[in-house]
Amino acid sequence: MSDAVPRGATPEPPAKQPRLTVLSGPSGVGKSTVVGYLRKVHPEVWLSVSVTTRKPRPGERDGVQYHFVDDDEFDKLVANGELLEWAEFAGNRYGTPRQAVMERLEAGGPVLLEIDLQGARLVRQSMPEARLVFLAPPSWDELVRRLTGRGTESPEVIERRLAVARIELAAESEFDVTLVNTSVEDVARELLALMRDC
Ligand SMILES: Nc1ncnc2c1ncn2[C@@H]1O[C@H](COP(=O)(O)OP(=O)(O)OP(=O)(O)O)[C@@H](O)[C@H]1O
Ligand SMILES: Nc1nc2c(ncn2[C@@H]2O[C@H](COP(=O)(O)O)[C@@H](O)[C@H]2O)c(=O)[nH]1
Repeated sequence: MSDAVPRGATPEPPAKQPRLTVLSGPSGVGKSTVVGYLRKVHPEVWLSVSVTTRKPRPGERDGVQYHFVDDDEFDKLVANGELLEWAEFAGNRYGTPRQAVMERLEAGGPVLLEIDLQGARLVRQSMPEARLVFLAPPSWDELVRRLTGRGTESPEVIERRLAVARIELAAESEFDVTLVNTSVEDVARELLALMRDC
């Protein structure tokens, strides 16, 4: 059968590819805050829940912010190829469960990952069609204020995360888009528009 469009008929627009959007940026810039706000306003936004060896912070629940696992469990996930990507970040390991993401993409739904720079680079290699979004702070001082003000990390861990932040900020040009987190509402709106533009 011919695929030609009959004369006079309006051609169908090409089917849009389900898009994988990766949100990265230095620790404390506000990634979780932006994603949390976005999902409150748009509960249909699908976010991958990562696996981590980090201990839960007060208020964090297993299966909600993260799947919290021990080192042995994480080793098994890696060995069994169950992680789409994983990285060590400031002394803990974090990874994206492969199956849930692939099922969602195969079902035609957009996917959002909130992961670090190393993970973003791995996703770029394995899924070059992914859109990489960098969340930047309005200034270095504001980043330090936010990370310190969150009050969830010891001074040593804050120093460690800020050292990584300098490396992450230097990698901004590797990303497709930069959003500056001055206003949570504005950034959430811009991120949603990017996710829908696929
Ligand atoms: N636009 C903003 N203006 C002022 N404060 C903000 C803004 N966005 C986030 N914050 C605050 O900054 C702190 C860090 O935010 P958040 O925990 O979301 O960062 P993160 O990027 O997810 O960090 P991490 O990578 O360490 O998990 C929080 O206390 C949050 O309330
Ligand atoms: N490479 C990955 N990085 C991840 C993943 N999930 C979260 N993260 C990133 O880790 C740091 C620290 O997170 P925190 O919750 O301890 O503050 C931050 O940059 C997250 O985006 C993942 O699955 N893979």
